[in-house]
Amino acid sequence: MPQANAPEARPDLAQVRVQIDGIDQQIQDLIRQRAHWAQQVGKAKGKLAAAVDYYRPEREAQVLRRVVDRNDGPLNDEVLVRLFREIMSACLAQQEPLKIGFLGPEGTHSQQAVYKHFGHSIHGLPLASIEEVFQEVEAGHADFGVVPVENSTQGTIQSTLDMFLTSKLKICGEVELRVHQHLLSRAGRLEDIERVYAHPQSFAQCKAWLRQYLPKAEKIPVSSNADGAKRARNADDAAAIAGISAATVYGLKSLAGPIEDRPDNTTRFLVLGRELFPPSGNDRTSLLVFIKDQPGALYHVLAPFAKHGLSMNRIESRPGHTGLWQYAFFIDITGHAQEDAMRRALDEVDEFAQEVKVLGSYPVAIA
Ligand SMILES: O=C(O)C(=O)C[C@]1(C(=O)O)C=C[C@@H](O)C=C1
Repeated sequence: MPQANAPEARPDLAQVRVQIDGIDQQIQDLIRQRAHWAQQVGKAKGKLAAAVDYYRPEREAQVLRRVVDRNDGPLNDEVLVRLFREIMSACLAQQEPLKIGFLGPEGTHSQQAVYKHFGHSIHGLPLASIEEVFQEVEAGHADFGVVPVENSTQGTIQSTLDMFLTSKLKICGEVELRVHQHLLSRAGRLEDIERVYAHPQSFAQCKAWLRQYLPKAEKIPVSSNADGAKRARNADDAAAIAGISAATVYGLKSLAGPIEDRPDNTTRFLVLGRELFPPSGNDRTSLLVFIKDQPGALYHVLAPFAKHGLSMNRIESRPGHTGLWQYAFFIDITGHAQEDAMRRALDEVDEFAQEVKVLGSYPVAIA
């Protein structure tokens, strides 16, 4: 009988490695077969004009949800999803890599969101502003764009919402990214830091930490954290707040991190495209609703969703740019615009609203 606390027998390292080598060989063979079948899927879709026509976010979401459902450890869902994302990304890139525009420069959290959603087998296009991301996708220079829309600590990124007032682009995905901030500098001592560069959102996310550890340092707002990291390269007494990937890109060291005040600090990004995709089975619909200036207008717009059993995840009002004190409402509802309940609700909303725009129906973010 083994004793309760008997140490586990130590496995023989050489034998364990033989096992791993055998499994690696099987994995490689399976990946080869998968890549072959992904090519057959490409052929089955017929001769399409460009890589963007092969991309199927609803199918990718279904594949990844199955990965999560099957997972019984030891690796967690996020890690497994990342691995399978990369495999699908590589399979798709056999046609041609997708071109993805994002709020640059290199090393931003937006770039991390791009890799989280599309994998690394893509061609990333770092762009100077959120507006430019919209423009490049509209012009067809990028297949998709990725822009931040809200942060769990700081709230909505209003410049992104406002772009939808005039843009024809569709939302075809969402990405949730845990955002960890670091204090980066070229020298290695916290006590030498007299200036800190960061995007205003990042300053707000790290307010308590800065108050405690760098109360006297000058806080200089910049257009992006990566821009701050670039500036911090020039002096020993300067630092920047940015994600750890900016440290590698700009040759800086992390003096402290993570330094965000809330450990669950998360940013949600939207994936912008030019067309709508079919349901994946667990979707969200984003609407832009202009309401009539009459009593109970907002109530009448929201009631049909409740009546048809659809939950509202978010509502946000913005000046509608259609007249003084006229408002547009950004509303997120669980479900897909092609599903019956949502169709019926939207027909009823149409009767009361001045205008309803379906900005997109897309798979709910996975792991
Ligand atoms: O199933 C498809 O439509 C494919 O093109 C294959 C595949 C995959 O590798 O699983 C690749 C790219 C698509 O975005 C979705 C899935």
